[in-house]
Amino acid sequence: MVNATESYYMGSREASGGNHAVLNTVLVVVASLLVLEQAVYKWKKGHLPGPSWSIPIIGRFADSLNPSLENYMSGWKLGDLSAVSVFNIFIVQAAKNEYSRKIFSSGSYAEPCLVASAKKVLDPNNWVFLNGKVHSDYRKGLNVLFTRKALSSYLPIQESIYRKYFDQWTKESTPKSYMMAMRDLNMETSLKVFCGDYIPQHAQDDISDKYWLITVALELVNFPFAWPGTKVYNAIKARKVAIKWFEYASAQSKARMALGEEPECLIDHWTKAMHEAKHNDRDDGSSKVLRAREFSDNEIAMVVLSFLFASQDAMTSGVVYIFQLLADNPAILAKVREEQYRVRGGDVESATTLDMLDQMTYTRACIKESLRVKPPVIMVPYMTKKAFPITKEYTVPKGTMLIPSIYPSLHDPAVYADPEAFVPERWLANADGEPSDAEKAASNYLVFGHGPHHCLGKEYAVLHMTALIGAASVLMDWDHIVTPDSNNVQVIATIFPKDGFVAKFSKREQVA
Ligand code: HEM
Repeated sequence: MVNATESYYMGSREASGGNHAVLNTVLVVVASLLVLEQAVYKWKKGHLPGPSWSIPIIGRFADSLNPSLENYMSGWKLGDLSAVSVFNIFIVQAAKNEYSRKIFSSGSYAEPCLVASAKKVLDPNNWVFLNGKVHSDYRKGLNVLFTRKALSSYLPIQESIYRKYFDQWTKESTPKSYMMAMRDLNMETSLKVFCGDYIPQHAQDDISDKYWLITVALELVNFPFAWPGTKVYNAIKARKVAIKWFEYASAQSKARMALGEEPECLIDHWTKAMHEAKHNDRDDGSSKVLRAREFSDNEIAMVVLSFLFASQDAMTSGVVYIFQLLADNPAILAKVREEQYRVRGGDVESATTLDMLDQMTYTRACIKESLRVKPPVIMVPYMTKKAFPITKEYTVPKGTMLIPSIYPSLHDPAVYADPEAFVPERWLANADGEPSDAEKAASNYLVFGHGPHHCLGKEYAVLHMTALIGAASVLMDWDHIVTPDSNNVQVIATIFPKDGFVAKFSKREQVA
């Protein structure tokens, strides 16, 4: 007979034996998965340089939490193509110009991949997620936004905002970091150039403040659900407010352009072109697309949102660095000023025109060089949609994050002698008008990407920076307060000086 106490102990012995068996099974399964993870990583990596094993589960997650230029550089130094894994996402980086361009133009194998939260934050129906023919047709409809006529109508808007900010900056009594102030200048310029006066000032201020919620929600890794209180939830709310106002601007613009009025902002140029295409008053590359489809207020609103998203950080990075590089190179700034006084006929109050900007060869060379030395975007993540035979020896597996880099092409000593130096002269034609070697090596200049998704706003971006720095050089003096972090780079999607560019601006004495 087994009494109750013995039965209890025997039962608990059996239960503990059972628990051990479950534990052993779990351990075997986990160990097998970990071995499998390593085997899959090794198989995908093939002969590529990179860590020979992946940190279990998280991979190189710590590096992606605190991205730094130094980390990227050490990756690029590993080889023309190299491999790494983050959270089981297999990543291949291309350092060599030839491979970066191949990825950028490989529409049938790879497409741009934004961070996981982007679809929720920007709206899954946003045109930025299109690819292939439907994407290139959509883009054709947008060409009307950056014609010479359109660009010259944006200039007076831009200039009035520059002067307003210069006034504020020169009134500051002590030096401060100008990164956020320059972001505000860019945001106000973008909103006014894109939407004109359709959106009241209080709403523009609100959008500008709320847009920050969108920026901070586009992190590499985010809480997976858009629950109240999360960054993604706040960003979706911010997007809805902005979209409501952009739709309103589009509806107002359509009504005004139908009355035959002159376009005053980017949305006007779009709705005017649509109106003309519909009534057969227009015959250019975009007319066919614009005749075939009418863009709704919501579509126009989402394009404006995508422009803010694509431009804000990159423009701010570009503007911060050109101010810093010119302050650090007074001889170059003096040459910019000499050109500005000459082109403006000594009249610093004269309105900048597109013809004047065409004559600002040296100032434009400075912008081109600044974007080369400190490219706002150092790489762009793409994702393979099928196996991609990138070289004879290596095929990138489907589902790989494939990253064409931009920075190494722009710092290649074989193309740009002394690549870290800021030398605008390298872009100037020789005495016979022949393009310089740097200009001839156009395939290395990947600042704005390459291929079907290359930057749609690049002409506008360069004009904005040229007009801004041209006006700044004749209206202001500025001192860069150099700190130990001025030449260190922080990567917040785009790149910035670690100290945010500490400076002091003052009004410039005008020579009689
Ligand atoms: C200095 C400023 C800027 C830089 C460095 C920059 C850089 C880039 C880069 C590297 C890409 C990815 C290209 C690719 O994958 O091949 C891109 C795409 C894009 N950019 Fe810019 N950008 C700037 C300003 C702007 C501005 C001002 C706008 C709009 C007004 C704009 C609109 C876009 C759009 C819409 C795309 C996506 C195009 C597509 O997918 O078809 N960007 N930009």
